[in-house]
Formats: sequence, C-alpha cells, structure tokens
Amino acid sequence: MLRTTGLTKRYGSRVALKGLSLSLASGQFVALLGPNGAGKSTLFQVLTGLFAADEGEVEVAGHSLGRSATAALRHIGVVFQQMSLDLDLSIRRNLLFQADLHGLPRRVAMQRIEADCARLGIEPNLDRKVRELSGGNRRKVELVRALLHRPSVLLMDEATVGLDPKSRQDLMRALRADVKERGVGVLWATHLVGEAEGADRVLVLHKGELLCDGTPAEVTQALGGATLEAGFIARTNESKPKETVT
Ligand SMILES: Nc1ncnc2c1ncn2[C@@H]1O[C@H](COP(=O)(O)OP(=O)(O)OP(=O)(O)O)[C@@H](O)[C@H]1O
Repeated sequence: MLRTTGLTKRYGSRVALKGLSLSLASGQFVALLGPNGAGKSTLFQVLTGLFAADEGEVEVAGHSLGRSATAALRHIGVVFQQMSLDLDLSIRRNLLFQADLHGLPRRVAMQRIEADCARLGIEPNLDRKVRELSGGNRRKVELVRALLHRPSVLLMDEATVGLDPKSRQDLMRALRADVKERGVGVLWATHLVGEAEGADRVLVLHKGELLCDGTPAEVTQALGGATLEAGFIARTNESKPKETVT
C-alpha cells in the first residue's frame, strides 16, 4: 500500500532522513513514534510531494511518487499538524471546497459529506462555522476532509495536538473504527507514547533512522525498558540531536 525505500532528505548539511525504508499495509494502524526533530514532519512532507527526497523511492498503491506523482498522490489523505480549515466557512462549505479540488461530482460530494460527518457524530453541526466548533470537532472535520476522495493511505501528523485527553481518545476511537471498516492504512506520527500503545504496529524514528518496528509489545522489548515509554525515553535521549542554527 505504502512503501519507502532508502529515503534520504538533507537540509544543507543536516540529514533529516537517513535511508529510511518502511511499509504500511491496508487496514493497518501504524504509529510513527519519534521525539522532536526525529524527522516525522520531513517524512510527511516527502510522502505528500511537498519536498522531493534527495535519494530513495516512495510507492503508493503501486504508483511511484517520483514517476507518477498525480496517480500516487490520489491515494494519499493527510491531516497536518497545523489546522488548515477556513474558520469562517461552515463544515459543509469547507468540505465542498475540498471535494471540488478533487473533482468530485457535487451529488457524490454531498452524500459523502453527510454520511462521513454522521459517522463521526458531527453531522448536526454541518452548517455551523468551523470557528464555533471545539478543537476535537475541528479535527474530526479535518479527518472527514482527508478521507473525502477515498485514499488508500491516511497520514496524520501529530493530529491530536491541543486536544484534551478525552477529545484525543474520542478522535482516536472514531478514526480506528472508521479506517478499519474501509481498509485504509494509517500512519500516525506522534511523540505521545500513549497514542502509540494502541496501534497495530509501532515504528520508532530517531535522528532520521528507524530504531524499531513491531507490535507495541515487541517494540517495548526491543527498546529494553519496563514500558514502551521508559524504553522510548531512554533510547531517544541517549544523545539529543542539536537544532539547526540559522
Ligand atoms: N526547513 C528546515 N531547514 C533546516 N533544517 C530543518 C528544516 N526542517 C526540519 N529541519 C531539521 O530536520 C530534522 C527533522 O525535523 P522534523 O521537523 O522533520 O522532525 P519532527 O520529528 O517532525 O519534529 P517535531 O516532533 O518537533 O515536529 C531536525 O533536526 C530539524 O531541525
């Protein structure tokens, strides 16, 4: 479904991704766990075609991102760290705008918007301005938006930032149920170990390299800590990467 092979991305002399190879299968919920500066956002920027990698390949649903970007990107949905909804438009208007960008016929778009918002429990707010919604509901709108064109892969970059624990849990539950049913592969970047514990698989990214890949139990064991959190903190703080000074 999603495969990267030997991805390397440099910012000047700083290497943000070092020959990163990973894969994601259909219906899998995979947490990409990494401390600040590990390379999570850089990876997402490469996977969404915002930056080209210096070396390596990305394949999405059988399409090479380098050679057939449009076909590959059609299979990707993304929720970035920064919210990007228009606060002064209603949920419905925001979603219709996205549907137009994907060239969805209006009738199909309306059906999907109503059905998908109902699945996440935000349908009663469809005609309210996004500005009036809680942070958790705004994130749910972003989730509906990311899935509107029915991608095979969903990328979520620190998508629960700013949410309280209850809203985080609600969003995770809604997402897990939704994507499992549709068979979407999810790559969920986070530095919150609690979010990773419930994943089917955990990838630990550190200084642009994959430190571990396995179930939460396997990764806990590989990191050598009593808990996933203890192991993660111990291994990723051995030598903190320095911030780039500009
Ligand atoms: N535009 C840039 N120019 C130079 N260096 C950058 C740039 N963007 C990121 N970096 C560096 O690349 C490395 C990876 O950064 P990245 O933002 O991808 O990490 P991250 O895991 O997403 O971190 P965070 O959890 O803090 O968002 C870091 O060392 C960072 O300082």
